[in-house]
Amino acid sequence: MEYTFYKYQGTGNDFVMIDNRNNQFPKDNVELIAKLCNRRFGVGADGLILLENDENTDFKMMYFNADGRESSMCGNGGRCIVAFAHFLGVIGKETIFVAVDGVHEAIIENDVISLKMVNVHEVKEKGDALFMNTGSPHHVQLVNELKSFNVVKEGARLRYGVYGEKGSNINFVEKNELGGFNIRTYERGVEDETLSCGTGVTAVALGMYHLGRTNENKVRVRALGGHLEVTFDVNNGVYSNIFLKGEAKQVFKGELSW
Ligand SMILES: N[C@@H](CCC[C@H](N)C(=O)O)C(=O)O
Repeated sequence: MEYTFYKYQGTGNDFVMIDNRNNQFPKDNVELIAKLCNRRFGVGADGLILLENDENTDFKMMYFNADGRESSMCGNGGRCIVAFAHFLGVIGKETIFVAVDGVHEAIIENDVISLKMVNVHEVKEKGDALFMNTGSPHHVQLVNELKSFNVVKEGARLRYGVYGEKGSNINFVEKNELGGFNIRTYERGVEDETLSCGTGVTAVALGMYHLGRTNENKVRVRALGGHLEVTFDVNNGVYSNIFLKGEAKQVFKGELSW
């Protein structure tokens, strides 16, 4: 079978993107999706995203991790699918779409996509770290010398050791010289460090505010793959109007065959 696919990246978090409005893609085939995401035997990506029809919003986003399994929300993938929907002519410069964690709004300005994230009702303190759900589960931990920190080793240890089989994404963070924060993330489902994680960047921005490491409700976060900006309102510990903003780009198009 042949299928046209596109590849998108948002601050280096990369995705195979497929228009599945005809519902032909075999989305239950975990091995196939994992193979497409494999960087040696497939296209290579951190995840695969399907754009599907939805009755109540502009489109539906389905997200699969590189292990081939459907997962929780992907913030960078959400920004990329908005660019893809615009490219396909499904939407104009503004949209409302549905993903696994609910309805999202987004605005496009050239290659920059602002994506509204779900509200965050609770930031839990877990020893010297934080845990919250920004659409996906995130552990946030301040470290020294982030550049040389062993993200894969420590991320895997916490992901399985503290959070069990279901797991969590694990973010390590330090303040940077620009007044923002640097982040490195170990992603569950990829089981490796990725160049950026949008729900992780969101968790770091809210977490640093929660800890009083910033008093601003506009936080710049530098991932290995580029900068993102998070803005939000906060009321009685509940974070709302959370927007994740940054570039999302189509990088190539091809034909899949299997
Ligand atoms: N890269 C993503 C997060 C994708 C989901 C995550 N791997 C999980 O399974 O929780 C992002 O940009 O948010």
